[in-house]
Amino acid sequence: MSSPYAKELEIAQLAVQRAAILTKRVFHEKAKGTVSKDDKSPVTIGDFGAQALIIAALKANFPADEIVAEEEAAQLRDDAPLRQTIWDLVSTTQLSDAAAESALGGAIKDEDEMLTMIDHGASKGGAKGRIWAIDPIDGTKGFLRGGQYAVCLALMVDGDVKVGVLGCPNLPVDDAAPLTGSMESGQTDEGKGCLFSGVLGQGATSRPLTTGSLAPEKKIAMKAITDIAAATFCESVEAGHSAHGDQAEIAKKLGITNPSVRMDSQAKYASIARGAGDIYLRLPVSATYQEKIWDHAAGDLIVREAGGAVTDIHGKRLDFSIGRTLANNKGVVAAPVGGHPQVLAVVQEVLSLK
Ligand SMILES: Nc1ncnc2c1ncn2[C@@H]1O[C@H](COP(=O)(O)O)[C@@H](OP(=O)(O)O)[C@H]1O
Ligand SMILES: [Mg+2]
Ligand SMILES: [Mg+2]
Ligand SMILES: [Mg+2]
Repeated sequence: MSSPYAKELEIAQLAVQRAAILTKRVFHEKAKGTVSKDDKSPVTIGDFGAQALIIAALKANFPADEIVAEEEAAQLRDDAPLRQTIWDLVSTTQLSDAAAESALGGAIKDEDEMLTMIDHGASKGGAKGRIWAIDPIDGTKGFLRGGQYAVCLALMVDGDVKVGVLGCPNLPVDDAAPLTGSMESGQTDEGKGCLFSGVLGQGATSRPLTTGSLAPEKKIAMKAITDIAAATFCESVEAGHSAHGDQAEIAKKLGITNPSVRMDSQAKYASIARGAGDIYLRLPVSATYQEKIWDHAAGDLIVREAGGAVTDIHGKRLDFSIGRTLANNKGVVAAPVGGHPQVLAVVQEVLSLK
């Protein structure tokens, strides 16, 4: 008998791998087609195209499942040139392996169907049933500057994350490679591109990202912390996404002297899960911002399955069961299980929560 969620894992990995072909094409071949969303954050033709391809694969394989995805098609409905550019990409992006491509259920028919697919991601989320969370490009700002970004997909069942997949085209294949925040644009893709997965109770893995069938996988595990002062911690590049000042103070109180590694996207979760870094801190900058479930679902599971603990600043597990946002949580503190209590204590001391 196959393990629980074997099919979901297989389809999710292939869908992320196919979407990453599209995002890499956008990066290398095209003007990125950046447009501004209502909240002034950037979105590119890559975000829309990747979301359409992932949702098409999910709809073909799991038609009854709900989907929470970051982007919506409204802007494309009244912008024919933008829509056409995305369609050109979506209609010509395939896995190079015919069996893998056919497992994803075949091509999207036309532009209209592409818009419909994108809008299938409008579920409100919640605590009941099977719901996928998609971030087609997480770290859009990193993507645009040639830094880290991630194609993110997770399956929640009754509010609990069961399967998580992160495609990180710009992370080194080598799990042991030293952690650096940015990859200069213009560098080659050689040695880069990693697909991370986790299934609840089954551990976490990494494998090279390919353009066809899945490459062989390796188990990954966080580094056990023996001396927290020797830890490496990761944080967002964007100062508007987490509180760099508080994070620096926490690191200092923990005796950490290594400079923080700043990288965009859930590549931070993947990097600590594979033991390339140790701690990920995302302390709130604003009292009102609610973290989005698609920015955390896959990374949360992969880190926990690799031997980590992930909580908010109050020490609560991230709660994916209340809708499209983590409305019951504030910030993120991720560290190896053994070191997490010590890190959390200092987080709370610095934020005056105790
Ligand atoms: N004020 C804020 N606080 C925290 N996260 C924010 C934020 N504004 C936007 N974000 C989220 O930060 C994500 C990127 O995280 P990071 O800084 O770790 O790369 C963005 O994802 P997208 O790039 O998918 O839009 C966006 O959802
Ligand atoms: Mg965005
Ligand atoms: Mg995101
Ligand atoms: Mg995004």
